[in-house]
Amino acid sequence: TLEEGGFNEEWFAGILESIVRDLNQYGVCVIDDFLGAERADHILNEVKALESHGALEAGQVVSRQVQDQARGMIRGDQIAWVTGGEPHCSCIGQLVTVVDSLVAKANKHQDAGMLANYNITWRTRAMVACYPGRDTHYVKHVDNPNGDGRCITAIYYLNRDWSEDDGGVLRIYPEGKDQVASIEPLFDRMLFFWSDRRNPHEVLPAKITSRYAITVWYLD
Ligand SMILES: O=C(O)CNC(=O)c1n[nH]c2ccccc2c1=O
Ligand SMILES: [Fe+2]
Repeated sequence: TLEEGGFNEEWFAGILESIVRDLNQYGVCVIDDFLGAERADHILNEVKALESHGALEAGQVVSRQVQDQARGMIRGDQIAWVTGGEPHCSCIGQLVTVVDSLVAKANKHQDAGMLANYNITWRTRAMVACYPGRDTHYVKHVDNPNGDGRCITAIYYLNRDWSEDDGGVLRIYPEGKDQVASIEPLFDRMLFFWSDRRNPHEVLPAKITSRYAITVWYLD
C-alpha cells in the first residue's frame, strides 16, 4: 500500500508484474485490494461529495419503454470529469498518480510484450461514474473501436459489500475467445483492459442505488 507520500516498492513491483503478465495473456488484469480500505474510503467519500453536490451529469440519458416515457427519461450513468487536481479531489488525484506510474512503467517494462507496441504518453482526465440503480446499465460496446488513440482502459471500483443481487457486473467478451469475464465492481478493485476491439464489454443492470467507478483511458 502507499507509504506516506510515495508507495511501497515491493507492492508496486508486484502490481507491475501482474499488469504486464495479465494484459499480455488475457488482455484484462484485475487487482484486488489495490490501495487498501483506508485510502479507498477517502476516494469513495470524494466521489460521494461530487454526487451530493450535483457534479455528476447524465453520461447517457436512456429512454425506457413507452410506459416509462410518461416518467420522462430514466437516467443512465452519471459522470463527472476530474483532473484530480481539484481541492476536493485530492485522493482521486493520488489514485490517478499511482495508476499513471504503473502504466508508464508497464509500457517500458522489459517483459512489456504487446504493451511495447504503444508509446503511452498521455491519458484522459478521470471519469467519475455513478450508475443510479433501477437497472441502469451500459450496452455492449468497444471503448475505442476506430483507433481514437485510447489503448488501455483503467477502472477503479468503489462499491462496498457488493453482492450478487446488486447487479452491475462488468462483462467482457474477449475477441476470439469463448470465455467471458464477469467482473464484479468490488470496493478497492482495479481493472485494466485493452480499449480496442479486443474487448467488447457491457455493464449489466445495476440494482444498487449507486454503483461507483472511476475510469481513466491511456492514450498512445
Ligand atoms: O463501469 C464499468 O464497469 C464499465 N463501464 C464502461 O464500460 C463504460 N464505458 N464507456 C463509457 C463512456 C461514457 C460514459 C460511461 C462509460 C462506461 O461506464
Ligand atoms: Fe466501456
